[in-house]
This record gives sequence, structure tokens and C-alpha cells, in this order.
Amino acid sequence: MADHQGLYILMLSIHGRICGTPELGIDADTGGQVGYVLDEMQALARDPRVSRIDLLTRRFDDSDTNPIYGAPRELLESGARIIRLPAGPAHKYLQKERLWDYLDTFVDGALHFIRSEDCIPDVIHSHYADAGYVGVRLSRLLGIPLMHTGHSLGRDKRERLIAAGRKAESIDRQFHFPRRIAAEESVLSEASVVLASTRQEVDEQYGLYENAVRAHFKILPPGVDLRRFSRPGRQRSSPLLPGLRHFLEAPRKPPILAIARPDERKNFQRLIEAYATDPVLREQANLVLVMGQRDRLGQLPHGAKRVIQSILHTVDDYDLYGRVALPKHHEPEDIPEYYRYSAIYKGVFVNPALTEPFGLTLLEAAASGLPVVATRHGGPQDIIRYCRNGILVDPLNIGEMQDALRQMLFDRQRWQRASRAGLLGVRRVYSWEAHARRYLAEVERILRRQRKQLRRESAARQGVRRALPTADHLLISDIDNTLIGDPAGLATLMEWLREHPRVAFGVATGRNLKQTMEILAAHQVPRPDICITDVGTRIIYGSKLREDQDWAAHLHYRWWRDGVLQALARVPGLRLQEKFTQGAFKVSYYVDPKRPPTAKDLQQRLRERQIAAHVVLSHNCFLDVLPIRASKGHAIRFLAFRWGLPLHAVLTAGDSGNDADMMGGEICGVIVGNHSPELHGLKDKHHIYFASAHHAWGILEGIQHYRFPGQAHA
Ligand SMILES: O=c1ccn([C@@H]2O[C@H](COP(=O)(O)OP(=O)(O)O[C@H]3O[C@H](CO)[C@@H](O)[C@H](O)[C@H]3O)[C@@H](O)[C@H]2O)c(=O)[nH]1
Ligand SMILES: O=P(O)(O)OC[C@H]1O[C@](O)(CO)[C@@H](O)[C@@H]1O
Repeated sequence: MADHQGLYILMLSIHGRICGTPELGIDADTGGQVGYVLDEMQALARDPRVSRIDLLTRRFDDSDTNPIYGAPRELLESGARIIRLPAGPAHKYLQKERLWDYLDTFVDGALHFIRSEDCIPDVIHSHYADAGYVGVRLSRLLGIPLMHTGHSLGRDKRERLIAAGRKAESIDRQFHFPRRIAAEESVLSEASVVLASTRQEVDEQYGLYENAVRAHFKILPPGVDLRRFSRPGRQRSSPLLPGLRHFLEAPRKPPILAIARPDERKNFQRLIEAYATDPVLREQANLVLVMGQRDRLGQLPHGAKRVIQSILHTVDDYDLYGRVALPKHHEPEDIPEYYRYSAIYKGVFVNPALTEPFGLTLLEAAASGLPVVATRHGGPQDIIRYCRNGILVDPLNIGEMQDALRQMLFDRQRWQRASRAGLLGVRRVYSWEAHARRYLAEVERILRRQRKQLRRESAARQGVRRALPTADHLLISDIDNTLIGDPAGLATLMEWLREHPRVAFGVATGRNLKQTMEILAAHQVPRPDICITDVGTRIIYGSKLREDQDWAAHLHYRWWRDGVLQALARVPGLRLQEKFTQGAFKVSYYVDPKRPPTAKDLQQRLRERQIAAHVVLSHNCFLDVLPIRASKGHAIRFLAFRWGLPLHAVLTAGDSGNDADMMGGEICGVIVGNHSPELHGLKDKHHIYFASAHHAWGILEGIQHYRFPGQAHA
């Protein structure tokens, strides 16, 4: 890895078993993506422009899996690192479908990791829908460009499973397609670039997505490791033979080889049916199915067990014993041997998948000089077009599969031509060095564009800051009568903030975002790192005003906006404020001071509709109804946790009633000298300082009092 000045790439690949020596095929979640990510990281790490690559994945300490997956860090030979973060039950390895509920925890763990490293990545690269869900949030929170590789897409897989006869509601339950597809859609609308392996993936697989029109795609196919996969050369026999004698009467017959995770989408069943129902194939060739690793069938996850049981039934039904090999285990080094063994005996590799987003195994077969028969749905279309090493088939059409197998197996010249073309094609098109070169060119393009955008923004607003990602203290101020009100005090405070870049600056206000931007601009206040607006119902970050969607999701709890309108529709003395003051999580009213309703009465009406809400009366004439979880103080505690900031590193300043709840506890509270009388009750409260000075001078006095940020927690 090069020096510290180069690029820092943060990869996210959350599910599966990922380590330096991957156990590919060990389960349905540890296959091509794992191999792809590790190969890509090694290739990038070899480039002098890259100074650091970290891969974030899930940490689990499961007695049934290799202890390496419980190690918080693993250094790879190239200098790249695997960083494992907790998310969900620490001692359980979970299938990818069961991780959705734990991804927000993963986001927070990733934030804490980034802050603890005190080094901000230049780009975040997410792999698959679950990492895309995390990547979108990190990108929003940190303002870092997101790159994404899908590997497999929910809409495409769902469509193919339904075409193969599965019921929609059953596969939605089994694979959580709605959550997965929603995550994929959001990645398409927010990623700076989506890396696809083929043109077909962009047009036909991503083409199924609503947000595809808004996405920027780059076709960048993976490579294949030519040190692992090579033609048999002079090798006239295979070291696998002894192991295969266990299954095959005549192991030197041409093998029909398939290698894939035992997943329904891989469609092994129709391949064995094509073999079993064709007497010529049955007589003249063997079937070799490498389907992951298994000890006891009964211990396999449900999906894999069903796939393999169905194959065993077919072997028995057609009495294929002695003609079909179903190895239970294999070592990583056996995989290249299976391809070479098949090439030595003039066999063929088959990928019969219902859909194959790309198909790394087809590159591996090509590099081994082994012709292929492959599904026409997905990446194989492009691979076979470039390598001219095989035949495409409809994976649901058994007759078509049989014809293609016969053509490839029994036409010796065709076999030779496909074998040679594959060897040449794979070297010409699919190399990790070429991948890394073009990948980094894309990263440079994205960063150039981001720098230009930042220059434009900072030109518009002097002193724009990106303090938050590395801040270790936070100063949050109410706006009216606190931050503003004394121009000299405000200018001095802004100068103090510029001298303390590790103190992030935010505002907390009852105004909506538009009004907040207006009032800050009117007083030449640089755009804060954080804006808590609408009385704590919205959290907006940085110069790009990116909203914290998780805070919004958090506020949905027992909130029913229409219910509030219905409950308070006919309360005497209440009148709805103008539309521009209203918010998704805020219903605002004017109060008739001559007949103000009581909070008790309002709460009663809301309770009758099971609505849990805050009722906030300010200045005796404005009333806000908010979700129970919304307030300036709750918002501050939420984001302090999110950014890994202890509350004693937070200083808040205010002057009126709705600032009270952003003080107290560990927080360093400051009440400015010109505060309104309703705050007198806080006089003797712990960790709340009543300044004598007014407006921003009072904030500066509070900073002195707490010796913030130095020994603020003293
Ligand atoms: O028992 C097994 C089964 C598979 N493999 C290896 O695992 C990888 C499987 O890759 P692939 O055939 O591409 O399938 P998936 O695991 O489904 O990979 C997903 O991600 C890949 C990379 O983006 C895409 O090529 C696939 O289309 C996509 O489904 C290959 O290297 C195989 O050699 C094993 O080592 N042992
Ligand atoms: O079954 P799906 O949803 O298509 O997922 C494909 C799986 O194959 C993998 O390549 C295994 O590493 C991952 O992309 C994913 O776990």
C-alpha cells in the first residue's frame, strides 16, 4: 500500500463469511461476491494511487464457524484490512435475509469506526443491497461519494423465481424482496456511480428499477485470477480421479460440470433432469455437481437442503448411481482442478441458472479451456459474446439444454474452437489489472466533480466546514435572541468556531428549514454542520442539507398526522398556522390568548385516537403538536449517539421554554442573560449555566465557564 496521501477506499460487504482465505461455496451467502470483493481489493491495493483499503463486514463469534470471523480486524497480504463490526446477535452467523433489522446498528458501528480512525474515506463502495442500505446512510451522514456493485438484484431474481413457478407472497416472505428492492432503489437514486459487470445487467436487470433512469452506470466487468485457473497443458490425468471413483463407474467419460452455491436460483434441478431424461447424455457423459460444502443434509439451511434433496431424489428415481458425482466437500484448490479435469476429458461447464447476474464461473471455465453452456438470462450473454466459448440456452427449456450439451460434447471441432476462443477471450477482456485501472479513473472523476461542487459551495458561503465527521465536540445554539441579536457577539463566536475546527457547529430552532436558511443568511452565518429544525423534528446535515432519514423513521413511532388534525379540528381558541409552517412531524396552530385551550384537554383528545404526541406552547400564542419522540433535546441526543459523541462534549445555548429540554444531564447547558422568565426554574439545575452576557456573548461566556472544549467535562 502506498503512503498516507493516496486514496482511502472504504468497502462494505456485510453478509457471508469473508476472510483472507475465503471458504467459497460453504453456504449460500459466501460465493462470487466474496471472491469478487477480495480480488478487487487486492488489485486496487497494488495500485500506487491507493494508500488504504478497508472492508467493513459483520463480526460474529459462532462456535459453528471459523473463529477468524470474530476477529475485529484482519490484515490481508496486500495491506488491505478486513474490519468486522457487530450487528445483531454476536454469537450467531446469520443468513443475509435475516440481517435487515440490524443494518442501522451496522451504520452506527461504521460511523464510530470511521471517527475512531480519524481518517475520512475518499469513497465508500457498497456491495449488494444490504451494504447499499448502509452505504447510502454513511454517504448522507458523511457527505462522501458512494459507489455500488449489486452482484445480484432483487427484482430480477424475484421475476425469475416467479417465472419458474414460485408464488410471489411466499418468496417475498422467504427473501424479504420488498426491503431488498427498496434498498436497491434508494442506492440507484443516491450513488455517484453504479458499477455493472455487463451491458445486459444495466439494460435488463437494472432496467427493472424505477430509479435506474436517475443512476449513473459504468460497465466494469470483474477479472479472473489466471494464477489459479489455467488450461490442463500436458496434464493427461487429474488428481481428482481417486475422489471421483467414489461416485463414477467411468470417471474418464466427458464430465458435464456445474459449480455453484446450492441456491434455488442456480436451477440445478433442471440440469439433472435434462441429463437424466437423455439416454445419449446418460450413456456418454457423467454429471459432476459441485454445490458448496455439506456435512449432514439435515443441518443445511432450508433453501440449500431443498435443492440437494431434490437432486438426490432424481438420482434415485432415474438410477443415476455411478454416473453422477455430488462431492460433499472440496478445498479452494479443488475448484480449478474440477475445471481442468473436465477439460482433460473434453467435458463442458454448465451454468443453468434461472438468472445469472454475471457468472464468475464462466470466466473460470474459459480460463481453463473448458467450453460452456449457460443461461441466456444475465451476464452470460456478454461473456459468451466476448469469449465465443459456448452456447446460450433458456434455463426453463430442458430440450434446448440437452441439444446444446450434445452439440458441445459430441462435435469435437466445435469443442476445440470454443476451448481456444475462451482462453484468448478471457485474457483479452477480463483482467483485474484493467478493472483496477478503470475503477480508479472513475474514482478520480467522481472526486474531481465533488471538489468542483465544494469549491462552488464554499465560494457561495465563506468558511463552509465539513467538521462533523471528525468533530469531537459539538456546539448547538437556538437562533432567535441567542445566536443572533448582537452582531459583534455573533462575529466573535463565528471567529471562535473557525479557531476550533474540531468543534462542530449546529442550530436548533422552531423554524422550518427554509426559514432557518433565510435567517442565517440574513445574518451572514455560515451554513452550520447541523440544522435541527421544526422544533426538533428534522435533522439536516452540512452544506448539502442532507436529511437524517433514520431520525424521520424514528419519529414515525405512534405518530398520525391526519389523526392530530381530526382530533383538534374543533378545539375553541385553536387556528391552524399557514401551510409553510407545517411539517410531516409537526402540526402548528395559533392560540387565542383570550381563551387558550389547556394542554390536558388537548392531550385527552389525542389519547382518544391513540396518538402519542408532545404539545408545546411557546410565547403563549404558538402551539406545536409533535411526535412523542421529537424535541430539540431528543434530536441532540440521537445525533450525539450517532456520531459517537459523549453528551459531556456537547454544549447547548438557548433563551426560552422550548430550549429547556436540550439542556440538563451531561450536556453543558448555557442560558443567555436575555432569557425569558419561564427559564428561572432551571436556576439550580446541574450543568446549566446562567450567563450574565446577552445573545452570542452569553454563549461565549458559557464556553469560558465550561472551559469548552478543553476540559468541558470538568
Ligand atoms: O461450491 C462452490 C460454489 C462456488 N464457488 C465459487 O464461488 C464463485 C461463485 O460465483 P458466481 O458463479 O459468479 O455466483 P454467485 O455466488 O451467485 O455470485 C454473485 O456475484 C457474482 C460477482 O458479482 C456474480 O458473478 C454472480 O452472477 C452473482 O450471483 C465462483 O468463484 C466459484 O468458483 C466455490 O468455490 N465453491
Ligand atoms: O441469492 P441472491 O439474492 O441472488 O444473492 C446472491 C448471493 O451470492 C453471493 O455472491 C454470495 O457471495 C452474494 O452476492 C449473495 O449472497
